Amino acid sequence: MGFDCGFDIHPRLEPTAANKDQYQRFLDEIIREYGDIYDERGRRADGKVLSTPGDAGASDRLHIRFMVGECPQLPSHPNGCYYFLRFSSKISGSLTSPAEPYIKGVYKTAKKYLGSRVHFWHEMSETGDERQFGYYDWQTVYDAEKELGKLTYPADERSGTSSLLDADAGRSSNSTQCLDLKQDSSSSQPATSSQLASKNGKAYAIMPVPSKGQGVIATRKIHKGTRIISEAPMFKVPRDEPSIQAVDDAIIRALKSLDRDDQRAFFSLCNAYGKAHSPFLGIARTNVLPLGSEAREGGLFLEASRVNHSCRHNAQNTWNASIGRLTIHALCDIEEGQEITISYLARRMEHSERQGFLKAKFLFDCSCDLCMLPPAQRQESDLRLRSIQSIDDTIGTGVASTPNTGLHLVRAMLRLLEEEGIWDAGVPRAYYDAFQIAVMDGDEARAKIFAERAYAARVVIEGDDSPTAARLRKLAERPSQHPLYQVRKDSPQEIDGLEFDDWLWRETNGQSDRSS
Ligand SMILES: C[S@@+](CC[C@H](N)C(=O)[O-])C[C@H]1O[C@@H](n2cnc3c(N)ncnc32)[C@H](O)[C@@H]1O
Repeated sequence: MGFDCGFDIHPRLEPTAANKDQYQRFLDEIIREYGDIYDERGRRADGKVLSTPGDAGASDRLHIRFMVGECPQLPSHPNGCYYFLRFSSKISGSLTSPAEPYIKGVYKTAKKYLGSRVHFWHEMSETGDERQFGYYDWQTVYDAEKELGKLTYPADERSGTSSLLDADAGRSSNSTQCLDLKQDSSSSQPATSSQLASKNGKAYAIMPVPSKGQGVIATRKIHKGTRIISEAPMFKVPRDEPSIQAVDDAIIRALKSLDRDDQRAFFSLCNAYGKAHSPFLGIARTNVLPLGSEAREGGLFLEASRVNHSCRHNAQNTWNASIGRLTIHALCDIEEGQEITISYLARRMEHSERQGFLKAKFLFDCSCDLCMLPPAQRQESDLRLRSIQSIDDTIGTGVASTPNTGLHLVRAMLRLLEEEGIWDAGVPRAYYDAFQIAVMDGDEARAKIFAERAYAARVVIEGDDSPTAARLRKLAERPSQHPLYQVRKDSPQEIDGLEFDDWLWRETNGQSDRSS
């Protein structure tokens, strides 16, 4: 939790010539006022407060961003004035507190140029308490951001060198044309994520998410199993290295080998640790993603590292060694406008353990759907998670006394995973457990089906080019290739006449089949 602070523009600034002119004056003053301000509590390592499209290496041409708190932002060009609905940030907490004076300062300037349509939130708070509310719901604000992402500005068409912040860029152009112009695909200017979303077919945009800094939002419906992100690491960082100095040195070495744009991009990543570490280590610890469960290195990514956490995540990150890239796949259908989330947890954890882990390692209090369940439902969820863990342990240690018991446990675990809304790697792992039980029992018919299911579930979360998926495909074709395979004991004819699922899981009318 925490308090937000901000102002809304209502009614919206229609993109008339007069409004655009006024908006440009507003921008000019913001840049004059804040362009040379440095704040050591800010988000950038060099402390510079304003991030503008004119900055070399700027990855966002659509916004002027204040690199404090949750990075409140404004459309960087007068043609985008209609989409300027809100300027805000969370302001409580060590990472977000520096934002408040800037928001108040920008509010004053906005009031000066945009007048009575500028409303600081406390003017709208009916209750008088510290929770403040804007004119718009967040969905309207996100929708406006999305629409802004579809706009192109005159500078995009002209050359790869002009800055959007040229005072003349907006004024000298034919404004009615500008709104309709599509971006020149040969432009050498970097595009924002949202521009790329439409240009390169990406299904997401990186944008501010309340109380989380930046995040990744679906810009269209994404179907289960879709590869949303496939990204090579900017560089790798040692994991489990006890010497902080050694990690710092490794990052500095890696940074030196990057060009200036990539170095700046690194420093624009979130640093949850503030002054607790050097900026190198702080950024790395906040953003590094594992390159495989056994890997001794993690990777830093410009886009994948922007994906926030949810304990009920809708996407899965995996290191795909076959293509040397980190992939993020949709675990379920994700609707347009929904945030794409992964899990930062190293294993399944109950509520209080999750909260403690996320606070200690990533310095935030998780308020995802699962963590916000009413206490009774949260207890039920914890109970299911405990049961899943206990079954997993039992199967993992080979304690299941017979193949029947083993399969029944796996089936129970799959049901619990489904009830809990978990579609992650636990699903293919469970099918693989069932496969192993069948293989060790010489049961080729069931082994084949379980391997097929493990393969299909693995493809959803990793794609069919992952090494694990490839191995499962081979096992599904010939289960007997597995080293644990034994000569079969029961004949496939035994399946005749039985319900398929009951046969598969060795259950008859819900009772154990005790034939073996
Ligand atoms: C890898 S970064 C994710 C991207 C980041 N939000 C940004 O602005 O670039 C991890 C940091 O994001 C924030 N974060 C991630 N998930 C969050 C969540 N569910 N709630 C609040 N903050 C979150 C925390 O500050 C965390 O340390």
